[in-house]
Amino acid sequence: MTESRRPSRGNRANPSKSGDGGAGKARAGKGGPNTRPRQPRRPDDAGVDQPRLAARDVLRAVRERDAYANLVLPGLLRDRKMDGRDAALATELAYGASRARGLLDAVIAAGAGRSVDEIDGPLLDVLRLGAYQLLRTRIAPHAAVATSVDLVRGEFGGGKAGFVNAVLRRVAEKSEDQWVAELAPDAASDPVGHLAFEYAHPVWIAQAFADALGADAAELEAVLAADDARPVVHLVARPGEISAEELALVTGGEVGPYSPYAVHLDGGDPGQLDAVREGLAGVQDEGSQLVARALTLAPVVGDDGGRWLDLCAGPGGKAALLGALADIEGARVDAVEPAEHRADLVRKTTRGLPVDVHVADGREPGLAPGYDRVLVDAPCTGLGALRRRPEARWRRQPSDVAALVKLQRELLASAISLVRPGGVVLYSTCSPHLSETVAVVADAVRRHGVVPLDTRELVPGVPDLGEGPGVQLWPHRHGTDAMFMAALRKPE
Ligand SMILES: C[S@@+](CC[C@H](N)C(=O)[O-])C[C@H]1O[C@@H](n2cnc3c(N)ncnc32)[C@H](O)[C@@H]1O
Repeated sequence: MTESRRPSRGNRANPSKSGDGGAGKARAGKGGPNTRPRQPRRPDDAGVDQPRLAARDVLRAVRERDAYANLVLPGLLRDRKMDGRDAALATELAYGASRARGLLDAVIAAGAGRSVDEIDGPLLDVLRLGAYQLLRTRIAPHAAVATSVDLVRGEFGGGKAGFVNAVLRRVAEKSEDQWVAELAPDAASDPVGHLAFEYAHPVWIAQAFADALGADAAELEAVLAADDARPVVHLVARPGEISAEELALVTGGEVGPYSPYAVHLDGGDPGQLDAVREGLAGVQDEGSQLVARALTLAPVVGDDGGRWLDLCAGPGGKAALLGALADIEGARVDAVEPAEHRADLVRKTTRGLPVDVHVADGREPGLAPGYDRVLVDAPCTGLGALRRRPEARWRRQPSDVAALVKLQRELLASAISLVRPGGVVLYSTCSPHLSETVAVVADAVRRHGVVPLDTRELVPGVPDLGEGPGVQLWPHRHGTDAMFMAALRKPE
């Protein structure tokens, strides 16, 4: 792979086009919105580097139609019959440039002498792609610039290509470290702002991580770096179908350290694996596996009557694991999901398991109370899974938090009303934001009199869990998404 956080750009790690493609004739200052509008030409893709074209198309889809990079790219690679090195390069460039957008935009603005808001969107996509190659890969600078210029010339002509060429040449004058030193907030007076810039995170998200780390805020750099690293694929071996050891053997992966069902894969498209296609295994972060398992391990008062509820079930990852465990335990799971298309996904992942899917709002699902175990895997900002959703950090806004917190509190209140006395509710989020985690739990304890259990005991063998009673997993400590979970018992 070509990716490197601290690139040595003289090292040509990738077969790329050589020559400047006429770039040397270009002048700065063209191609911005102030230039005379030019009729876009039909894209002439024939001579354009295919991995970069694919990456450019992903960035464009994200910008123009709010698409998700990790949903667009696989289909695009399939349609264009790209695999092997080309697919790997397209993936790295599309995801890397999406993740690093804030940093790239600051550098592009410095190179262009204008805000990125004043640069045409299609040119900005190519500039981001080019700047990413220059700053964060070992791709030779002339290849990064020339292929970017080609992408623009084919579609928009020489003037705009010249603008892209000029900006990227300025970007290439300094390394990433030098740009950070020049453009980032001062590390001494604004350490969070500095790290947020350096690791390409919005400041409010870096601050949320620092707040959640609390006394361990010195680890902030490690969390941000982990968020930027290419995530390992985690598979779940479906209990009763295949063991993690067998799955590791047939996939060439490694058994995960904490979940008894986890297998880690270094790369590749897990959707192509026979074990996944045949339903013996699924794709699921090891942290999510631990959440589902924790619900089943939580001590309830008296006998477990086998009535389990998954109140926010779509798309069904945890419901499938809960269903498989329920099958073994002789229990049955009600799975609630208000979005019809997501409920359909739950039906697919739980086919053949003792799971009943209900299309309903978890705040009023119309189900009879008396559950022994209830999972509230609440809708959240997803700040704990940014490494798996390349552009998400730039899409989320601090103003999203309040509405989600309201919904989280209402869903948790509903779960508490549905669980039987002595039963357990497990509240979880794939976000470490304190407003979505400990604050929601503290509110429920205060309002509804539920009793926090030591949730650390429900994830046996997992180290570095702090003082409890809730559990916060972290990518840099545990190799999982930053999942939060808190087990609460309803008093008898
Ligand atoms: C974090 S996801 C759950 C992930 C799921 N447990 C899994 O492991 O695949 C949150 C889910 O809650 C659903 N949701 C949103 N509003 C809801 C509501 N009012 N009641 C129940 N579920 C809701 C969303 O549609 C989304 O599917």
